[in-house]
Amino acid sequence: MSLHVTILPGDGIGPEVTEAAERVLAVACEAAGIGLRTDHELFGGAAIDATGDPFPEKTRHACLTCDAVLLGAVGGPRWDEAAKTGGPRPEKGLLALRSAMGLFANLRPSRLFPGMEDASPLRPERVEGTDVLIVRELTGGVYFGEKTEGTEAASDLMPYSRAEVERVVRVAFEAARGRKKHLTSVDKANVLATSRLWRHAVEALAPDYPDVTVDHVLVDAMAMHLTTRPARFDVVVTENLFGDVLSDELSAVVGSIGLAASASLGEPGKPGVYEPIHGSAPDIAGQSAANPAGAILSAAMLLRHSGDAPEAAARIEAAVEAALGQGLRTRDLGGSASTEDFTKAVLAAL
Ligand SMILES: NC(=O)C1=CN([C@@H]2O[C@H](COP(=O)(O)OP(=O)(O)OC[C@H]3O[C@@H](n4cnc5c(N)ncnc54)[C@H](O)[C@@H]3O)[C@@H](O)[C@H]2O)C=CC1
Ligand SMILES: CC(C)CC(=O)C(=O)O
Ligand SMILES: [Mg+2]
Repeated sequence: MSLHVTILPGDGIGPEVTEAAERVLAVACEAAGIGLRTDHELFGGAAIDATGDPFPEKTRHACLTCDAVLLGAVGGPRWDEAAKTGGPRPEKGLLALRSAMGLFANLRPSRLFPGMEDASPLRPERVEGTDVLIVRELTGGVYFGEKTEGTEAASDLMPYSRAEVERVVRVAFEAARGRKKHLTSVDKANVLATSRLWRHAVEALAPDYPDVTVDHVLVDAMAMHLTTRPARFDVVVTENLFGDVLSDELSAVVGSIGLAASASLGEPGKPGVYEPIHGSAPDIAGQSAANPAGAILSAAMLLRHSGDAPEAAARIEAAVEAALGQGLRTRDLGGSASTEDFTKAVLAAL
């Protein structure tokens, strides 16, 4: 068995955390007898600097022809500033990548790792037992709808088709089947037409999954529930923008955004993209202060979903747990361990 992985380090802490994840992935693959080939491609702000385009053709080709993509993060103040006078945005490259690869389902798991209660802003009894998978729709909604730009008026349309909703909701129902068999669909159906379509589609699919219980929660209340009783949820399915926001919130509830991994998946058999959920963190870039756990755990998700190697994935996850269990904490978790300290501890545990 062999894996060809395209690595897109991107900007800010992106290269720091993908370097850590690549080292861990290499050791895990070697131990599992999986041949690993990696190629690095330009993406985001780094690609704008080199080519003028955040998602150059060479990168697109590499992503579409490999087995899986491991991505860091894109963006930063320098390109935000240039965008004010018409420069390209790194984030546009990310949306183009997701669209080109058909990555409609973004899996964002968040669980409380053993011994991490102290890193949560919640009291231990409130956060205990939290293990939630957010399934975020990733190629539709307001991030992709028609826009009008302006300094006096602007608009972002939020279109969804029934088919777009159904395909991601099915992914969520299937995921729930393999977990605690409960699905929470999050929307704003008291206000938004797209949310009423969403709720209708979920209700119409529910009879196909009689073993899964379903409830519907409005997104504003959901933001509150995640900070008061997160452990009551199992799988949560929601549209693109709501999923983006709620997953950052939940990551902090169980410790830190630096721990949160993701898998972005399309049709079965097609390459997925694996990336931590955080951004390029310009405030800590270049200081070896980034927590690489989210990127390392994304490499584990890569092995599980694109590498068909669940045991190798579980070994990486156990190694991250072991490093955290030794009390090793990067700055986001209140400690002083460097990116390298944490990576070495994971490699040692592997
Ligand atoms: N997938 C991607 O490439 C994403 C890119 N972005 C971009 O990233 C840039 C920065 O955005 P922000 O809003 O600051 O979000 P961010 O996620 O980069 O950072 C938010 C806060 O969390 C901290 N943080 C994030 N990841 C961390 C890690 N691994 N270890 C320790 N601390 C960590 C940062 O230091 C910062 O204080 C922007 O240009 C934004 O557009 C934002 C989100 C996702
Ligand atoms: C940078 C955005 C395009 C998306 C985002 O924040 C995310 O996917 O987490
Ligand atoms: Mg985000």
